[in-house]
Amino acid sequence: MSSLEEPLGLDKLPSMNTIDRIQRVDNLGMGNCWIEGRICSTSNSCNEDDEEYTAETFPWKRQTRDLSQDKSFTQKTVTKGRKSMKFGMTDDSKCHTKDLQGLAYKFLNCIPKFVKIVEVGPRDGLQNEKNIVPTAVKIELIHRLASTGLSVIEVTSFVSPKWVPQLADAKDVMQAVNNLGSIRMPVLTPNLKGFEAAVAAGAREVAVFASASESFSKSNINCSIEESLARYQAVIRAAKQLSIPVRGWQGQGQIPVVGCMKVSYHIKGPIPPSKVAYVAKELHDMGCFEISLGDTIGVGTPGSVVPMLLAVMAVVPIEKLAVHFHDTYGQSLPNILVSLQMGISIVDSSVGGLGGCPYAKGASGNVATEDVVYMLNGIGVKTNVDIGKLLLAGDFISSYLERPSTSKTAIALNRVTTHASNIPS
Ligand SMILES: CC(C)(COP(=O)([O-])OP(=O)([O-])OC[C@H]1O[C@@H](n2cnc3c(N)ncnc32)[C@H](O)[C@@H]1OP(=O)([O-])[O-])[C@@H](O)C(=O)NCCC(=O)NCCSC(=O)C[C@@](C)(O)CC(=O)[O-]
Repeated sequence: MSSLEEPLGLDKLPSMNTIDRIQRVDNLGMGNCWIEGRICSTSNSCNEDDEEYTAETFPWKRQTRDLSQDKSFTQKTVTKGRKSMKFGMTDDSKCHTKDLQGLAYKFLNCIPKFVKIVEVGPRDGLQNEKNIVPTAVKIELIHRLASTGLSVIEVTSFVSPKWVPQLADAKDVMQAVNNLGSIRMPVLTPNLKGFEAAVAAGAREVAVFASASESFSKSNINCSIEESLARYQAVIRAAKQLSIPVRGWQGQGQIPVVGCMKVSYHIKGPIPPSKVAYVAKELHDMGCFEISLGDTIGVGTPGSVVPMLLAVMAVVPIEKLAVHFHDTYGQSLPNILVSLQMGISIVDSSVGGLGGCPYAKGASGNVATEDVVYMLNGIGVKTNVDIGKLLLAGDFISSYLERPSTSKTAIALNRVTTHASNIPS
């Protein structure tokens, strides 16, 4: 990979003793004011005449307080062209190398060394397509995804074809991909009928999906939360008899915390984290080996993810929890990062950012697998996923759908390919 294609990681950061803080004032009327880094001398004091501006940002040090009001703050303004930069430093901030290193590692050290990615594109991604994708294209996509190193791929749903006609070919898809060796391929089964059909088609792992929102449960699976839990008890009992693992889905986990009223009429008011925890615990107690917490319409932010995870982690072991974010407000990556910092090591994502739930108005695509892998590579977390092959799988389905991928990484790297033809194929 060329340097353009590689994520800027921790190892690429300048040494900590070069970090200082600059408060930059944008004179172009944008009203922006933020703290960024620049090179200062290694003697722990900044050379205020040094106008070299590196434009590197250090998010963990970002501040918005008005430093000019701080007595210990000295500042100087430098004018460069049409812009002026105000910069300075506090007496207590003279590049405390150890403190800064400690701070960086405090944020990144708690992140698991390996993250398991659950690819949901062929199921969650394609269930929402307006035009039904041919079975052969789905099968080809699954094969391409399997070649990337992904260890779990959700391949389809055994749901009512009247409800989700896009996945009416579940049996054919399942039968065609049964030979993919050790890759786990869970399929969604909302009831015993779906479970039996999945097993007959060769499924070795199933997933059930409950909601913490009464109204979403009704619109998605036509029953109340309690009725769904009772249904799943039957599915899980049947699965146990056949030694089939069951993954538990919990949709709508964080929706209520922010802005639900404007995005969906069927979600009435906030759902407290305790309700999410209740449903997660029920699924866990029934025997689900993994519980994926889904922000189905993607309105959550780290501010709502943290309390939700804290509530769930109190009742379900953290190693059994996965997170599932949609990117409606561009919050998926920060939500994933904060989840990892809390110890989560399983992340759902969808190639090319495909997806959305047909029964959750306003739900946009999932976080793109390419973007997740790129970020994880950048912070040194292993996934065993080959990003080059992943990009090719994303290109394949985007070309078929005749629309560009929503993955920022795919867009950026495709630009690199177009301009420099240097992505390995
Ligand atoms: C649950 C039901 C079936 C209830 O639907 P219902 O209409 O209440 O059920 P029913 O028992 O009255 O059956 C109605 C008809 O469907 C048939 N049927 C019944 N079950 C099945 C089955 N398993 N497979 C095939 N057919 C089935 C059944 O045989 C009958 O056929 P008919 O007699 O009219 O010809 C329906 O509501 C349904 O299929 N819902 C699926 C909705 C769905 O797939 N939503 C998307 C997945 S959730 C999601 O994407 C969110 C998630 C997980 O990704 C997390 C996140 O994003 O945050």
